[in-house]
Amino acid sequence: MVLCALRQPLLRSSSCCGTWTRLLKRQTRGCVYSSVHGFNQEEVREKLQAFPGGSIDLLKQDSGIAVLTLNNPSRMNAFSGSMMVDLEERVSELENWTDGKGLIIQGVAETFCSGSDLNAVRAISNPQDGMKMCMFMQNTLTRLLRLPLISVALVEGRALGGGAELTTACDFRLMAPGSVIQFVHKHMGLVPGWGGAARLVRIVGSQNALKLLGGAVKVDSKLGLDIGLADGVLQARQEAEGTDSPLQLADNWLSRYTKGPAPVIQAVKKVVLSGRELPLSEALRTEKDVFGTVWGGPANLQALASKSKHK
Ligand SMILES: CCC(=O)SCCNC(=O)CCNC(=O)[C@H](O)C(C)(C)COP(=O)(O)OP(=O)(O)OC[C@H]1O[C@@H](n2cnc3c(N)ncnc32)[C@H](O)[C@@H]1OP(=O)(O)O
Repeated sequence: MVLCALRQPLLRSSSCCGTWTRLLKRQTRGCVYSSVHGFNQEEVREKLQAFPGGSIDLLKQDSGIAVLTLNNPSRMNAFSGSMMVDLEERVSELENWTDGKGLIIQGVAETFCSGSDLNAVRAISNPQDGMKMCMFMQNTLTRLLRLPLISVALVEGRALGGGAELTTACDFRLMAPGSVIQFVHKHMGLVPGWGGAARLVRIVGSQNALKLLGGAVKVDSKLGLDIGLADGVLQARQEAEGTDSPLQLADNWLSRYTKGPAPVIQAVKKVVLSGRELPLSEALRTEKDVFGTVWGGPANLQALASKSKHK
């Protein structure tokens, strides 16, 4: 369990901090909602399965970089209910991937994701079911962001609504030429509910987040880079033979951050994650605990023996 690796040291070291310990104990596997909040994961899964279509496919590569693919091309990769359940299952699988270092999330058919499947949304438009779906997706996307893998959303075509929210559950976003990230929620009479607003504020700041949500602004790659929503832009693909596909380009881009042994790369993600999410004193204690997992470890001893110079 990925978060356990982060959480157990936290629980050990924070016994003096009652509130924080209680908060963490309430979380199950890095989830935001549990039975304490009246959330019954199995019941929601069953409801969501009633809206089938598409799939979420996972390929774990020997390089330690996995590729998660949204596959619902006839609906521009919109999230059906069963795809929401699929995503939760794939995240569980990744939480248990000890050799993992990186993750790329992409959509098929040269587009990322057009948000929730509007057919499912219409069927569950009552407030109770909407809340349940919202809690389910918040839990899943929070666990996705908390994976000890360095993750990147490869945005081709459009990332709309929930699709835009999904991009914020990755550490990085790479945009293909002509791609757009758009929080269209306002046009649907909504605000983000999958945690996308909270994460967006942390990525681009509250001023930019307010503009993007309030104006349902179309963020192209230039604007994305300007405001820090995009971390890179892929080159336009030449139709010539031998040109790398967007996925290959994303893999190359990510591999500069995932080069090295899995325990070290996972430790990198954990210290950044704790710095991102925890109050400073807790983040510092977590950093110490994570440091303890690599200090004197095989990679550390090998580096010391090789007298490496960092020129
Ligand atoms: C969490 C809350 C949210 O996610 S709210 C946001 C929900 N998403 C949306 O409102 C997007 C609605 N769709 C669109 O704006 C357009 O379809 C976009 C994505 C711009 C594509 O336009 P265009 O290239 O002209 O293709 P199109 O409209 O013919 O679509 C192709 C087929 O895909 C379908 N599709 C698309 N998006 C969804 C969706 N979210 N849910 C269900 N179906 C979707 C279209 O209906 C269309 O299907 P069909 O070919 O008419 O059978």
